[in-house]
Amino acid sequence: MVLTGKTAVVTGAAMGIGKAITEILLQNGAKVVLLDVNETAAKSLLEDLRKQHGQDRTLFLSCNVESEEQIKAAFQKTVETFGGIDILCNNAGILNEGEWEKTVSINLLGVIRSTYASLQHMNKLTGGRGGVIVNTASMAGLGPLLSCPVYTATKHGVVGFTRAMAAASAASGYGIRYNVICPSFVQTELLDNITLKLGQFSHLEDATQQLVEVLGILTPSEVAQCVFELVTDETKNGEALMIFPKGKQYITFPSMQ
Ligand SMILES: NC(=O)c1ccc[n+]([C@@H]2O[C@H](COP(=O)([O-])OP(=O)(O)OC[C@H]3O[C@@H](n4cnc5c(N)ncnc54)[C@H](O)[C@@H]3O)[C@@H](O)[C@H]2O)c1
Ligand SMILES: CCCCC[C@H](O)CC\C=C/C=C/C=C/[C@@H](O)[C@@H](O)CCCC(=O)O
Repeated sequence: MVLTGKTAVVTGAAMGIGKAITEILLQNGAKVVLLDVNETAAKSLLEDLRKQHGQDRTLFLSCNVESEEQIKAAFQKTVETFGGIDILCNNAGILNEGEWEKTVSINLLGVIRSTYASLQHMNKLTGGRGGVIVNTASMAGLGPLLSCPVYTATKHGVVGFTRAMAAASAASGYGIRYNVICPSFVQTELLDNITLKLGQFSHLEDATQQLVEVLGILTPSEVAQCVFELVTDETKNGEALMIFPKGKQYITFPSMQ
């Protein structure tokens, strides 16, 4: 996929990995709609991006992925402004084992809400142009992270949902590719105040810290480069790409046949 002239929507775009995804898509010619709840960070980023890429290739819309209504409104505004949606990066996510229902609502249900709301605009069977969706899971979506069981569950859910949507799309003729990234630790604010975020499992912070020492820390840009690969390589559908500082690996799952 050539990105020039394409329209992308990125959730959780104001900071961290979402900001890096936004930047690499803009650098490669796409128009990008930034969705986030952090208006201050988003508007500051938007000002910088417009200085670099011009006034007419970006749009920020305040959108909480916990709200189907806000997601649908954001997608409608995107289509009205840029004519359609070609790329969707469902990236918004939190770590909060104390408020675990909120974690589920954002990390898993938010991805489902956004994916389903995008269908009416992207699905070739309903007048869409087709395209690609890349969801942000985690290495914790491939194996259990003992200090955050609910976060782990949400990310396992994102991996499974993405792979099922990829198969459904291929079988139905939607013309949409679905892929998921599974990064290890990335230097963003998600890793701040970890003790508080682990809630009843904060006593296991040291075990997780040992994992950080083993795996190392990625930069958001390294992760965004992998998203770019999944967006542009039109052979990729149903892929789970594990990303860690020493490299990356496309995951092979057990065959059920
Ligand atoms: N940082 C890591 O170690 C790491 C590793 C693997 C995967 N991830 C995943 O990457 C994604 C991005 O996280 P990050 O590390 O960049 O963290 P971050 O906190 O820097 O950025 C998250 C962004 O999402 C936004 N957001 C939060 N809740 C939202 C909501 N309800 N609706 C819309 N936007 C919302 C925040 O405002 C923020 O801009 C998350 O899904 C996270 O689980 C992070
Ligand atoms: C508390 C920080 C949470 C950060 C969550 C981010 O999504 C980053 C997750 C990064 C790495 C996750 C690793 C998961 C590993 C599992 O596969 C587990 O099986 C590894 C077990 C290792 C061990 O037992 O030593």
